Amino acid sequence: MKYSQLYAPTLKEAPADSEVPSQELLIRGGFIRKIAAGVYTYLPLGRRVLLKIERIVREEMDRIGANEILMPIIQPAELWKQSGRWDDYGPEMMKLRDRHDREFTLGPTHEELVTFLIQNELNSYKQLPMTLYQIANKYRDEIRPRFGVLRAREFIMKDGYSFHDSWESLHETYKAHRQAYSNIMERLGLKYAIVEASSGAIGGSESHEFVAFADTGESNILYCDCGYSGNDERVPYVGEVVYESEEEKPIEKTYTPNVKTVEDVANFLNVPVRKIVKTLIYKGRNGYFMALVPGDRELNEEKLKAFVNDQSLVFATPEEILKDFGVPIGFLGPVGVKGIRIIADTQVKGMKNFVVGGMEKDYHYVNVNVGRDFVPDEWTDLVVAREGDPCPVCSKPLKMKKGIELGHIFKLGTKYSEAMGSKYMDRDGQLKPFIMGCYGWGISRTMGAIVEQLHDEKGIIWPLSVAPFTTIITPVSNNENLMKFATELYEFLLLKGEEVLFDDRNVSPGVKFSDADLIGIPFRITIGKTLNEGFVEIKWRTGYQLRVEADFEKIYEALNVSKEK
Ligand SMILES: O=C(C[C@@H]1CCCCN1)Cn1cnc2cc(Cl)c(F)cc2c1=O
Ligand SMILES: [Mg+2]
Repeated sequence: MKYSQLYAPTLKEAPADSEVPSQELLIRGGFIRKIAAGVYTYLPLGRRVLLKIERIVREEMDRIGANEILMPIIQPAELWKQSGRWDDYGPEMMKLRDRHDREFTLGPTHEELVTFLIQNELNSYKQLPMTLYQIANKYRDEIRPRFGVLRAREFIMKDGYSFHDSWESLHETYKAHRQAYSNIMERLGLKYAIVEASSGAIGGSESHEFVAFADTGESNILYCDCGYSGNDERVPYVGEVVYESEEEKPIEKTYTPNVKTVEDVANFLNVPVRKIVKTLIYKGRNGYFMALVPGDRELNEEKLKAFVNDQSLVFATPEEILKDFGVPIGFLGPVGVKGIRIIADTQVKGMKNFVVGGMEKDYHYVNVNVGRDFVPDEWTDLVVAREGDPCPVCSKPLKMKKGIELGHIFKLGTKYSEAMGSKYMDRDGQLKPFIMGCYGWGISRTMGAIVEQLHDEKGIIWPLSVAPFTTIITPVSNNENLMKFATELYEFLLLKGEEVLFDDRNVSPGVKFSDADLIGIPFRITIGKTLNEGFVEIKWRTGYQLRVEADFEKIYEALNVSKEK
């Protein structure tokens, strides 16, 4: 490709709203352009990178016998009504109507569609196991799309689904995907971890995430030297309940004018933050309920959703709370409250003489004790595990790293095959629902994650496996014999199958060099004044450079020797 024909509008300045390096560099480098919040166009350089990421994923899927199909992004509402998930995701699911006023969704995922698809095609155990996958756009109406392609509303995902007549068969396919996903991470050149994850809304049991480390990642990975690692959405708190020994003091309703946050209350009452038990009100399909956690801990919504088995849970708004409980947020508490389900984090059980909201504006209760002043309906682990908590496996203190979730694989069980009535005939002639697994990989997110891990102050450092071009030829001027040599070298390398970009623009060498560094081409062959002495210079994007005899074969050889590095 000649640079003069390439559509890659590079920018000197980062766009004002870019928050992370990958967003800034992919926009400045002319890889993507935003058309709306969380909605992007991939320009030629971006498209080339995506196609390379997809090719790696396809090769690893083919290796484990997965069949590529292509399903529609638009899905009939009936499928989601049949599985009962039509309203599970609230506004995150983009719904629309066709000209006949029939309801559809822009597919956020395809469990229902694929399970419906196979119900009359896969009908004998002899045809199992079967894995189908696609690489296509998904739509999830994120409340806060951000970080460019890392959290977009329309994004490209590889989503695969497997169908089995036994759990053993599912375990095998699940294991094969774990290996395939590890291969993908290695081939992408990413540092990553495989972590135990929450199955969240998808139901089913076991699930693992493949997380690329990045300080700007939104996933908090808790890990231990013993080898355990988990997404903090899912890591159980296994610490002992600490039973405080102090005597129970008489409860008091204390005037705390306009003192709302945990910190303010702790300061005002001169007690440690941990002593303030937080009361949070959630709204689910079966109405409101209260969740209680110690003041120094964070409530884990994933654990709460799983405990009450309701993925549509939302935090009650201050207006709803004022309307339905007559109390402003910040003064909520469990004492004297009737008719609402109270779920408390297990650690609260050991606390004595703690503080809760007074269920009245400007009041808090102090010296509250479980049993005497209120009794929760249920106890469970409700906190977000954090650094220093005991490892669930060996109890040593956990460490934390941030990361970007690129892959997520699940053992689903029969949730969808039962819901969609998709069955197969087993060897005894019985009709059985398929046992299923599902396997996702964020293709467009991967492009962002690679840049997060591999960039410097000059721009992107693409690994060879996904670089839009592997080599750029940069004549330092349009001087005739430089251009003659450069053009012939370009033709020679093209014939050799190199993915080479020829910077034939009429711009200064400085612009050529900074653009080559910004868009992150791994090798730059500079054709400069050393040509008169019979040399050209090959420069790695990582900084290493080499003078090579101005001989096409020798240059080609030098390029390929360095690819082994
Ligand atoms: O998608 C999965 C599980 C796996 C991930 C890998 C590929 C197959 N699906 C979980 N999930 C996440 N967000 C969603 C958002 C909406 Cl709006 C929805 F309607 C459904 C889902 C939903 O089901
Ligand atoms: Mg996930």
